[in-house]
Amino acid sequence: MQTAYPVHDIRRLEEAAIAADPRHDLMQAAAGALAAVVAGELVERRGAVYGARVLLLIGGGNNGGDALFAGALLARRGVAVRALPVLGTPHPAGLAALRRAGGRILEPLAVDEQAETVPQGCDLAVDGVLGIGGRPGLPDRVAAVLDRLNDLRVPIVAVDLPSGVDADTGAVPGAAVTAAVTVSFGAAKPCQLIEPARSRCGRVVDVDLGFGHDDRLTRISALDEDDLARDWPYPGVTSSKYTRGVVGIDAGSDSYPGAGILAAHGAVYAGAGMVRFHGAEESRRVLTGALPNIVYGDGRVQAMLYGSGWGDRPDGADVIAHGLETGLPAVVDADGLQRLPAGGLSPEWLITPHAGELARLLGCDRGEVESDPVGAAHRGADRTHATVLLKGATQVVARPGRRSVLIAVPGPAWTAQAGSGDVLAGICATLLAAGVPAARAGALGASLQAVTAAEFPGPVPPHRLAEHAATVLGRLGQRAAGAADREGSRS
Ligand SMILES: NC(=O)C1=CN([C@@H]2O[C@H](COP(=O)(O)OP(=O)(O)OC[C@H]3O[C@@H](n4cnc5c(N)ncnc54)[C@H](OP(=O)(O)O)[C@@H]3O)[C@@H](O)[C@H]2O)[C@@H](O)CC1
Ligand SMILES: [K+]
Repeated sequence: MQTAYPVHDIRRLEEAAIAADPRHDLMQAAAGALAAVVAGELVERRGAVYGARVLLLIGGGNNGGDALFAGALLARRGVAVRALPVLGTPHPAGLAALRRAGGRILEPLAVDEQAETVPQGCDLAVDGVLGIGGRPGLPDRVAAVLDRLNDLRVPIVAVDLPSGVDADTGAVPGAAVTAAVTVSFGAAKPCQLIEPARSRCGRVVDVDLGFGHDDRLTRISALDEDDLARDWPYPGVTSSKYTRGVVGIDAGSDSYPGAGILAAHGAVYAGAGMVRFHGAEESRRVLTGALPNIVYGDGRVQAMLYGSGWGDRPDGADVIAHGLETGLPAVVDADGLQRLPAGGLSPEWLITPHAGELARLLGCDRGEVESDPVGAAHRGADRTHATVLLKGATQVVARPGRRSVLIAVPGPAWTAQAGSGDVLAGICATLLAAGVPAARAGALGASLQAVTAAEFPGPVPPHRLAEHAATVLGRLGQRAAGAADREGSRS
């Protein structure tokens, strides 16, 4: 699990670290780590540090200061370092250090000439334009320099974060750096975990600056495959179909029978103890042949799924309202999302909108949701009083009244297809039925789907993906058992 903090919390951590040890010079520590990463890249890419040519892009804040001090260290190792001030007034002490070490400061040129300043034969560029003090987007003259570097195929090492991205939301609304490597100081920023900024970071090197922890911080925690393997509710030797969980599925309609079938596939292959299908007649006919283990009619269930493929079902709102009265946890997906009770749901319920559906719930534009998925998921949770799994390039789980969020393991773009959401809803309902709390169920379900999809080289229909999830779970279960054994033999 990797945890990022919003910029205002990183500033608090920074202040606390300085107060705890005023003699610890954070900028020198950052610059030393940055120089070491750049040196490693130079060795990797051209065999040696000595004799390399490095261009520093310098902004007017401490991000540029980091780059200048790192440049000074590199110059002392025989690197030809040139600094190009592109924004504001460069850090004075950093400039002086670079000059003393033999680096050159290029004249900030006129707007249309700046791109020409990029020297031919440059081995690597360091992006010290903007860090956590930056607003998203870069002026045209900086974008022109980046285009030139791109044309010359010069790799960029970003200082703290790629300049131009929105550090807190992960949005990339204008020109921004695309880094080969990002050297991130003190704590991870949300842009390292949220698309599209995440893809701009390249390889991320986290540099420990001795920041402490604080329970008041907002945490943006991204699951990895180890978390998925460890936290999945595998059955034990004493498990029964009831401890594994009985999932009730009320999904599909005569117009959209496939949604019910796909949701049932998701539930069965994610390991439900039993699946009880309450959906449309049309779905039942196919399901009986495809999954003969499904049962029909009323009876005990431990979690419900409502809404996938309902279309304009007239009694949908009543079905959800009745479900809420039972006190059982549930997933509400797709068409069910337009039929939520005015009084809201419960945090034990998981709603699974994509950006368009959440925008409709919030009465805003889809673009607003996509440009700040974490903020939008929070608003969705507060508005509906339910736990929200916002689907998309970055899948975010938010709980009502809480600022911290979970982010699922990222998956390949191929999962964005009709039917994926139905399968995912079935997987999540299975987790609820097994007793997993709603937030974890959303994050684990979305992660399982992503990890499964990553095992296919190209497009795969959602029902095949659901089937393969069972194989992935088997492998993850063995890995978790192995990790637990190793842990046990150590203690
Ligand atoms: N946190 C830590 O523990 C540590 C932090 N450290 C480092 O400090 C960095 C943060 O430094 P920082 O606060 O000086 O801000 P930074 O991002 O350099 O730039 C702000 C300047 O840019 C300007 N500006 C902003 N947006 C703009 C735009 N779109 N277009 C044009 N201009 C824009 C803005 O000017 P304004 O326009 O607001 O007057 C201001 O002058 C951090 O990322 C890390 O690298 C390490 O040294 C040690 C440990
Ligand atoms: K930067």
